[in-house]
Amino acid sequence: MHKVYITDPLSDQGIEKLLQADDIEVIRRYDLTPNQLLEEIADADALLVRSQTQVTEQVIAQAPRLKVIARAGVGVDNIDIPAATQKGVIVVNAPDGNTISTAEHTFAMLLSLSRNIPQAYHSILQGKWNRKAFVGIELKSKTLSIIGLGRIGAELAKRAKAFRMEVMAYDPYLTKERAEELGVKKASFDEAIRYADYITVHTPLTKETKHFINADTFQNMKQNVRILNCARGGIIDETALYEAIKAGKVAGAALDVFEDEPPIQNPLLELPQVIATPHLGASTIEAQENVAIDVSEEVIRILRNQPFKNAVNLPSVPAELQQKLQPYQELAEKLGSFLAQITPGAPTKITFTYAGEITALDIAPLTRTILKGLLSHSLASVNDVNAPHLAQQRGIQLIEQKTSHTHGFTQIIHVEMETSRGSHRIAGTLINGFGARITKIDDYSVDVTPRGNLLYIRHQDIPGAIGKVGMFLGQQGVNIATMQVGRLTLGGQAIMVLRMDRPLTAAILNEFTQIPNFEEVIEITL
Ligand SMILES: NC(=O)C1=CN([C@@H]2O[C@H](COP(=O)(O)OP(=O)(O)OC[C@H]3O[C@@H](n4cnc5c(N)ncnc54)[C@H](O)[C@@H]3O)[C@@H](O)[C@H]2O)C=CC1
Ligand SMILES: O=C(O)C(=O)COP(=O)(O)O
Repeated sequence: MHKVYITDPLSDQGIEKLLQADDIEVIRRYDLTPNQLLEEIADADALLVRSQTQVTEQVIAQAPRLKVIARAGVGVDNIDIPAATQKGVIVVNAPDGNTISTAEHTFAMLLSLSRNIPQAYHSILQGKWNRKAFVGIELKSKTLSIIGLGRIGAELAKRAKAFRMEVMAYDPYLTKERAEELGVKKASFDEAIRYADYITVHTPLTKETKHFINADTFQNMKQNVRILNCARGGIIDETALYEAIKAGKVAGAALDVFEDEPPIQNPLLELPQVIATPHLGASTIEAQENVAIDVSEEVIRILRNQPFKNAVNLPSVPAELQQKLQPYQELAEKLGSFLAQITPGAPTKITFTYAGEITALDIAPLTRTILKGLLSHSLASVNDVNAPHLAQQRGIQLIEQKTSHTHGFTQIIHVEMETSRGSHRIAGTLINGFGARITKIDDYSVDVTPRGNLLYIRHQDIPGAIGKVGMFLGQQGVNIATMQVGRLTLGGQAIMVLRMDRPLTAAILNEFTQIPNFEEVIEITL
């Protein structure tokens, strides 16, 4: 039974599939203190959160079974992604479900800010009828600068265009074609800041975007500019915003998000020019249902080892590619595993070479799988998520290449590993109707099914070597299922790869290595 913890409120309709799954137990715990969170989730296989739960390195370390952290929303800045990656925990989000909701909320804030609606409402509740104090401005013909023209930014642009605003956008990834399609002017950061009547930010909060809008930026803005932040607290420097409003440079600000949430004694909230909502961008019935459905489905797929889509710490692999690569996955992992078991020492360089039909595909996911197979023998808890990261941390050079030399096969995957103590190579293929095969070990041609208990023997090619192996294992009561012999020159070095019906004990293995002419005897488990 998989234990799925939900620690921020999610839509009941949205998590129906999770609740109905026979193999999943859903545990809901809200408003936990950091310490309670640590205690509660120790046996979690999956953790589902929104923006409130802080998924720190400590939280991740505390849940050794954790396989997936799912964010029912877009921003993942409350999750320690490097720590998750290091531990091989998949982080997924729901990038599409709350786009419209957040764009509409931003637009509501834009109108409210322009017409002083929250302030006027407050005033009328106090029994006043003050029409003069709340004279607003029109949106028509004003320039709106959107910093970050992604999903939400683009939807906002469409709405602003419908209100006949001039829209400018700064986004380093914005193409000319996309800007034209949306009818927005592609601007530099400086232009977007300098010419705007309204500036709204829609980037993620990253090291780069932290305090993107700061005291210097405010200096360059138009007098009476209006500022919106419905993305993340911290993209705008709150102290600088406060000063700019006080100085009369900024006429008003609309904030849905804060550097510290909830904002306690935040001086911005004391200014009449500031309107605010408590992080409500994604809070619509529709968006909450969408994101909860999306993450529930992802979590179910991940816990059942099925393909999934929206991993934040794993390059996304389109379903069609996943399907095409599927038959190669086992071969890839087994090649890595075999090679690691015959190559002693710490890896320094690994070269992955692909030949034949397979080169038409994006083979990066296979490289990750081979690497997982390789590293699993020296490191604990390696998976596709953390394998490249662990290799990089250990300074292992990774080279991925494609070639046309298939050596007569339809396709070949070839891996070479160099370590502090030498190097070995292995190659394998898929044979129609027969599945995975190891075709080469170093320069020796073989035909080995990479499965079960194997014995790899390096020996001198002398008469009687095969007989000795058969005799020895027979005396120990070990049955040989298959046997492959490979040699390069008569009387030179040779190898044998045997498949046995059961594993050897340490004592038998030790005795085996004492037999003269058997230079290396390694038991391989695949
Ligand atoms: N207030 C709320 O409740 C919600 C807030 N959000 C926030 O809104 C942000 C944006 O969401 P989406 O539009 O769905 O994400 P998105 O990923 O579709 O768009 C982000 C855009 O920012 C751009 N960007 C990244 N770095 C940039 C930089 N240094 N300068 C300029 N542009 C940059 C990217 O190129 C991308 O186009 C999220 O990261 C999240 O923090 C999202 C949903 C709800
Ligand atoms: O999706 C996002 O990035 C949001 O900020 C929404 O946050 P929430 O799920 O409403 O806590």
